[in-house]
Amino acid sequence: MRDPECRISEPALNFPSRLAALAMSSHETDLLSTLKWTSDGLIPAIVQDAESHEVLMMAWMNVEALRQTLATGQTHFYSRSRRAAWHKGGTSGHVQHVESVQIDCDADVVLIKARQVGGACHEGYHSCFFRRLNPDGTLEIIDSPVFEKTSVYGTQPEAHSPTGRSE
Ligand SMILES: N=c1c2ncn([C@@H]3O[C@H](COP(=O)(O)OP(=O)(O)OP(=O)(O)O)[C@@H](O)[C@H]3O)c2ncn1[C@@H]1O[C@H](COP(=O)(O)O)[C@@H](O)[C@H]1O
Ligand SMILES: [Mg+2]
Ligand SMILES: [Zn+2]
Repeated sequence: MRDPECRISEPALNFPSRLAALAMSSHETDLLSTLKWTSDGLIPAIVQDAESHEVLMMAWMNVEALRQTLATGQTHFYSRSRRAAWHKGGTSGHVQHVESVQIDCDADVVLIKARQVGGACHEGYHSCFFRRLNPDGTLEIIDSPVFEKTSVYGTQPEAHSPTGRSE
């Protein structure tokens, strides 16, 4: 039977605080050398909603981004297109509070479970995966926006249309 005293005596630190303790330690050095980085020094990071388990987005991290993620408890990435470090939510306020970090079997993918503020996707959706492929090859929008993208990000040049068709 569980002794309630044991739970009371558990450290009061929550997980993100314990992650911060990992930052700059030898354990962090071990982690960074265990991970298999691409030749460009990147690793793919999948972000999953800690409560609903919905996959929110995928982006790339370099060593500095992973360090910043561990140190601050909020996700940081490296944007290949912008060639710059990227604190998710730095512009929009739609930050991701890290609950846990997992590594896959061969240490070449990072899985982050996080609590999302606002929406993860700069297109205005909770998840970047708001389109489903239908058997006829069309892409169907299967979710509703959770924020109005132009009021959050302004008018940005579009790399693609959310329907997947050039318009
Ligand atoms: N906010 C986002 C954003 N949120 C989620 N994502 C997803 O993250 C993925 C990777 O982002 P990037 O395109 O920057 O990464 P990349 O390294 O160029 O990767 P590729 O697209 O080349 O595969 C995108 O494909 C999106 O699916 C975003 N991609 C870009 N942004 C931009 O980031 C800027 C800052 O936004 P906030 O961080 O929300 O403040 C704004 O200019 C946004 O338009
Ligand atoms: Mg891109
Ligand atoms: Zn997106």
